[in-house]
Amino acid sequence: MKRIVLVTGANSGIGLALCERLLTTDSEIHLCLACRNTQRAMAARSALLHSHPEADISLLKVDVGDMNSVLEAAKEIKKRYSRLDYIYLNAGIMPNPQLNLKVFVKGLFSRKVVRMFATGEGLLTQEDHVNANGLQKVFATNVFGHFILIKELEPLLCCPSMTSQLIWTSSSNAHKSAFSLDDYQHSQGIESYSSSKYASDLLSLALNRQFNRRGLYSSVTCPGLVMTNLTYGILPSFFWTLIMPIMFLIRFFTNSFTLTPYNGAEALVWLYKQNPESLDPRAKYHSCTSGLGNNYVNPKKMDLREDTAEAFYKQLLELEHKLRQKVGVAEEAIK
Ligand SMILES: NC(=O)C1=CN([C@@H]2O[C@H](COP(=O)(O)OP(=O)(O)OC[C@H]3O[C@@H](n4cnc5c(N)ncnc54)[C@H](OP(=O)(O)O)[C@@H]3O)[C@@H](O)[C@H]2O)C=CC1
Ligand SMILES: CC(C)=CCC[C@@H](C)[C@H]1CC[C@H]2C3=C(CC[C@]12C)[C@@]1(C)CCC(=O)C[C@@H]1CC3
Repeated sequence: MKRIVLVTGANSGIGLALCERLLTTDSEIHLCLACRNTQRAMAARSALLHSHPEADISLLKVDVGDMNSVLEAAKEIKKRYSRLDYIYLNAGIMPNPQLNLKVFVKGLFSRKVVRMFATGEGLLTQEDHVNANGLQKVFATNVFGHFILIKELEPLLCCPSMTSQLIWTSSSNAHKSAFSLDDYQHSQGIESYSSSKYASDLLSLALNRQFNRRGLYSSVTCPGLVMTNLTYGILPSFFWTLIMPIMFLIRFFTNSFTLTPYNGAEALVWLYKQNPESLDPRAKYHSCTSGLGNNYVNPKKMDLREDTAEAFYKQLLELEHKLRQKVGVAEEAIK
């Protein structure tokens, strides 16, 4: 039986490289590219078919930052499939990133220099906004839209006598210090990206507690530092090209400079091949590249508390309930 794999944010960067690698790993899959922009999704499909002419690839339009779009997309998925084997929750944004040069220069001369390069801790701030649903955009895209998608697709993910996997593209930039249960959307702070990634780690832990007994498993990955549209938003591509020799040098000190989307997808592909029951729900699976360019996966324990994960999950359920009522009222008004 063909495995059905849905990837959000599949049209570029790590998502696209993941699709390419999954098709090479397993020719017997149906790949569904879940993207917000149809033209970019069609271009990605063409590129994938160019290297894998026999591949079975479909497109699904979804803006994970927009609750109505997620609900519509989930309806469409339920029409198309009776089960889902994998969902890669990969789409993500880091809007208006600013690099704090002062912290960077100070970090260069501190004992924490390797950690700074590996996690970007304290180096980046973002400017977030409120979206049409009244949610913080980064939270809505990186966390909540995916949460709603999972909730909507529960019947396809929790099927008797089979297991399904949720695989999140989290980050080494997920810091506990950026997240607060009192402001889980991070409307007050300037590290919305870091907060959202920590939130996805918490959510994954809570999902395992909720759904493992029904055959649904969730894991988080970190792709390392990868050159994609997201990083080209931090510094322009010509600058990254200019400092590439330095980055290859840094690779000898930290294995997190994976640099290419192919390398960054290592942990995501590795998880595809694992028995989900053997995975550690508290581990983050890091894609790593050694100084000599060899790829491998390194699981690291996450700094998460079970009670925080449960409290956050409860808050998400409450927010879901509130928004569903709003959407319902709006639909009634249109009728
Ligand atoms: N690059 C890096 O160093 C790291 C990246 N990550 C994470 O990896 C993931 C992939 O990012 P990356 O490949 O780097 O960057 P890209 O910008 O190349 O990819 C992001 C993908 O997400 C899609 N996307 C963004 N917003 C939405 C939305 N509202 N609805 C649907 N799709 C959306 C983008 O679509 P579109 O083309 O239409 O914008 C794009 O396909 C992200 O979650 C990111 O946080 C984690 C650690 C490091
Ligand atoms: C010499 C050199 C490599 C300079 C670049 C300095 C910074 C721009 C980077 C150092 C560590 C990087 C990093 C990220 C972005 C760019 C840096 C801050 C991420 C935050 C990008 C998105 C992620 O999810 C994690 C990355 C961690 C490391």
